[in-house]
Amino acid sequence: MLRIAVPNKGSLSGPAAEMLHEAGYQQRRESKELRIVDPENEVEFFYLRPRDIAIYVSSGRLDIGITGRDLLIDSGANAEEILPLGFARSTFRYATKPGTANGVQDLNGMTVATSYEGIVAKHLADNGVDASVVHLDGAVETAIELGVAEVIADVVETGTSLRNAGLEVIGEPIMKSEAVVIRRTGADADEPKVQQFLRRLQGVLVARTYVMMDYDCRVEQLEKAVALTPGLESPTVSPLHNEGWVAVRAMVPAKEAQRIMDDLYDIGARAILTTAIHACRL
Ligand SMILES: Nc1ncnc2c1ncn2[C@@H]1O[C@H](COP(=O)(O)OP(=O)(O)OP(=O)(O)O)[C@@H](O)[C@H]1O
Ligand SMILES: O=P(O)(O)OC[C@H]1O[C@H](OP(=O)(O)OP(=O)(O)O)[C@H](O)[C@@H]1O
Ligand SMILES: [Mg+2]
Repeated sequence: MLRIAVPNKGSLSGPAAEMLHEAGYQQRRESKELRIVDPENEVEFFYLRPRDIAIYVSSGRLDIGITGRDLLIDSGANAEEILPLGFARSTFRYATKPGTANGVQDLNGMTVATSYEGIVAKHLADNGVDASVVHLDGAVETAIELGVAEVIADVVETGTSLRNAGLEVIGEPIMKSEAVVIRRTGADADEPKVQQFLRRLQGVLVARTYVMMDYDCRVEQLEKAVALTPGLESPTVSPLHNEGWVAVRAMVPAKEAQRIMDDLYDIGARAILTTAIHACRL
């Protein structure tokens, strides 16, 4: 049975459960459940604090985990990212009251408050900056107002939390993060159950980002049309009953579907349809 760690709280937990559900796995019904078995898929899910997941996976007791890239790196655990999942996207940045500093090079002698001590200590050291780091569990934005630190380093998504606290980001982002699937560093990459799990999640990612496009076009326009809809491997082209016409079918990125439909129409394609993809295996 494959043993998988799933975030039990916070920004990662809802979207992770949703993605697993879309991939056909049973998920817990109550937010207090700490583990469930999905016998049909031969998987056991453990609902753990996102921060702890890399540690469990690195111990080898759990095969796979879903966590944030920032949490993985901050933990220093012996685990590696094997599939980015595209949700819980954020940046990790320094912020201060305006006028305090312009970048990491100005932080010598200052105190930085953060929940991500591992990332911050390494970043300061890599930049040759001698600053103190104070660990706080959350709501780090308030630390400056209350005099605990001159600088914070925290997750920034929309920037609303910083603005509300009267802070502004300084310097370049320390890192970019999103939810990722992790496993113990060097674990067997070809394990069939792990591969099947990854294929299912990849199927969800593709179904979320692509649509299927069908249209008819004249044979003379086929090369131009196919250049607009190259598909993932190559589009399917079938003859139509009316001579001189073909039907084309290809996957296209959902975000570009409307523009592609306009371009196809302009070159004479007709009966252009898009349909959602519910699941797929590439
Ligand atoms: N506002 C946000 N937008 C996008 N991702 C976020 C946001 N806040 C946190 N994250 C991401 O979620 C993960 C943090 O997990 P954590 O459980 O601490 O989330 P949280 O939402 O801060 O929960 P908690 O309220 O329990 O602190 C990190 O990978 C982080 O980058
Ligand atoms: O840029 P924004 O869109 O405002 O998002 C970033 C905020 O979201 C998270 O906070 P969370 O609500 O998880 O509280 P926490 O600080 O207690 O973890 C993060 O720690 C930032 O404070
Ligand atoms: Mg948080």
